[in-house]
Amino acid sequence: MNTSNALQDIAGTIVLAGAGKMGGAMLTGWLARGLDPKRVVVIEPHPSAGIGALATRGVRLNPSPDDVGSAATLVVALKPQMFREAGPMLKPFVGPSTLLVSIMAGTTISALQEVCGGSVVRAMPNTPAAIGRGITVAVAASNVSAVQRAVADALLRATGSVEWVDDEGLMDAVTAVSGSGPAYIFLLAEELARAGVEAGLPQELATKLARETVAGAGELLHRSEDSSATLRKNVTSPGGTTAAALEVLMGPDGLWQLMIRAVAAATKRSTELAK
Ligand SMILES: NC(=O)C1=CN([C@@H]2O[C@H](COP(=O)(O)OP(=O)(O)OC[C@H]3O[C@@H](n4cnc5c(N)ncnc54)[C@H](O)[C@@H]3O)[C@@H](O)[C@H]2O)C=CC1
Ligand SMILES: O=C(O)[C@@H]1CCC=N1
Repeated sequence: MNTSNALQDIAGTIVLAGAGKMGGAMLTGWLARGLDPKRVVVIEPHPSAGIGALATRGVRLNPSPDDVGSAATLVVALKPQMFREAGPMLKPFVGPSTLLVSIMAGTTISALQEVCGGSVVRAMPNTPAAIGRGITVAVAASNVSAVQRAVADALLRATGSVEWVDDEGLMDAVTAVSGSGPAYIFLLAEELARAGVEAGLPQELATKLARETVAGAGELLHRSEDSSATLRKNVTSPGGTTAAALEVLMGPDGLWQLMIRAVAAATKRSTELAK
């Protein structure tokens, strides 16, 4: 699918509920890829200066639902906890043929259908969406039409790549791996810097080395056709410094065991958010 054409071809009004970090990143991606701002309605009680400024380009900010009517597409980017209270207020935007795209962690298709109705696509993006390098996993309810699915795909693809799954049961683990995953990598940069300071480096230098190493390794992984295991082996000289470090990281109580526990904890939390 040609994304820029697809976004320009999408018909009807798009209502975005919640223009915080993720909703704002998605809106930026849509407008950058040619979506007509006049077709966008944003419901956001605390708009950032950047979101507020979009009014000059024709985005409608917090209009009365009566003036909007039912949307062709409603994208819900509220916190899951907010949705319980705010969800019913979104009902005026949902008609019989409205596509509802939710990016809320843990909020199930059936909960979305119960509160708002519509044809639901549940999706899980991640924050690299802000630079067009996100990855989103999406699952469609059985009443989502092929056209609606293409609309959802175009909107989600505006911030990076998209994987569709058929099994909603995968979404909690998806959230734990790619939704939350960027935080694990940023923590790695923080802890690598702290370990550098422990090893005697000045704070500023350690921070710069850790940041550039994580960013450079990520970029190499992105551009290379090699697997992450091959790229790791390329760094590791037999009997060298990397092998000594990897013996710790890959040993008992190493990164694998920690990652298993971290991903299990995030997966469990995602299932709890559904309740
Ligand atoms: N931050 C992340 O890394 C990711 C977040 N998500 C999901 O995206 C959703 C939003 O998360 P963030 O953007 O991080 O949160 P955020 O707090 O930055 O954005 C939520 C926005 O909703 C607004 N809001 C509050 N009440 C509202 C109402 N009644 N109507 C309309 N808007 C209202 C808030 O003012 C805020 O700007 C969450 O459900 C989260 O699970 C999904 C993937 C990644
Ligand atoms: O922490 C959270 O609940 C959200 C979902 C994935 C990333 N942030």
